[in-house]
Amino acid sequence: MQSLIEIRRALHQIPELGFQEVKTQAYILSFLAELPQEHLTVTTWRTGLIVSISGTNPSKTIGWRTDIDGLPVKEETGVAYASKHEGHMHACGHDCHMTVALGLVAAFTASRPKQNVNVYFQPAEEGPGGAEPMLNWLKEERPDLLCDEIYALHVAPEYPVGTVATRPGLLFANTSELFIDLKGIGGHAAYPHKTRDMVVAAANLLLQLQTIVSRNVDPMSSAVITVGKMTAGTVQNVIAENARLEGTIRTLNADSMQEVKRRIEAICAGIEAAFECTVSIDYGSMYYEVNNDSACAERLLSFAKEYEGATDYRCPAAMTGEDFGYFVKEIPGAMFWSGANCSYGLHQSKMNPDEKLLSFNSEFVEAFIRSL
Ligand SMILES: CC(=O)N[C@@H](CCC[C@H](N)C(=O)O)C(=O)O
Repeated sequence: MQSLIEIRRALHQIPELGFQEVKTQAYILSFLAELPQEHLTVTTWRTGLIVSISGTNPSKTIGWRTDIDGLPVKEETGVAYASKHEGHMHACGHDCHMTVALGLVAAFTASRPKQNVNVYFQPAEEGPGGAEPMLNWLKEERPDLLCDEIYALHVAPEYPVGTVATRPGLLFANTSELFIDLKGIGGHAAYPHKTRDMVVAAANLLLQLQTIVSRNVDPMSSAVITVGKMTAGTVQNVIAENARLEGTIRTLNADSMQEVKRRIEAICAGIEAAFECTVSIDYGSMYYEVNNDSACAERLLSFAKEYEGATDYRCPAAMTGEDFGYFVKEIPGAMFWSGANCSYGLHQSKMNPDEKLLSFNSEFVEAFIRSL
């Protein structure tokens, strides 16, 4: 069998965007084919899969979830095993998450757990969201593949390897993508009065959007509006007819999400009037917040407290989004941040987690699931 580091490096080289994880799925299937098959069942769903291991004396089914997609980020780590998919990278650590999950499956096929275990390899966490449709399919078509309790981890570059950081209740924000298209009148750079310039309109819109958090959201509450991509125009001496802003909204509850969206719509209406253009808004996909089940989060924290090499940390909530929120909305469970000891953060082109996290987490999660 390949080592965990070899698995991670192989997966690291083939990052694929949401619902395009074809090579990733094939790699996982070929890895699973090498394992003892007697107590293993593999079910594919779109580009994801569900791996079931039957327990020796089960009273319940424990779920473990990993995400499998990469990001449209150009890798700059300089490592020999860098992404072979130009412009795409596992910049959110999903290569590590998958490796931990595969290590877990290998351990459980070598020595079966007491409980049944389902490992969910879920596509499209970065977008457009795979958890909700996967769960809907499970509920409608394969309720036998659901579980009674579910857990997951996410690498955290800022913590040392061995850190298990989580909290009961809200861990991650609810999110909504944000796509705004502006359409005006293009024309010659020398005749601005005959056009409706969408570079200028988009620049104004961008700045006004940033007033929502500072001027509309209660300072005792929290929200984020990030525009990560802005495009407009075609060439330096043609006034732009079109512009597009792509971003994301984060809040800690559904009501403040509604309020932020109400303000975005009002500001867009103002831009239409001020710049005599049309502005259309598309909220893309939305993720339910990650609300850890209190008992499950406490179970993880107290297990980590006793586990050699682990440091339990009751961390604050974060504005990251995670469609694992849909799993814990329906099934009691918890997610934790797992230390990855790296000076570059998530979604950065130089993010390169410390590979010691692979064996630590495979063993930690295996022992935790065996304890349930
Ligand atoms: C853990 C993490 O980084 N998750 C992503 C989820 C993105 C959801 C969606 N595409 C959005 O941008 O709203 C994150 O950016 O937090």
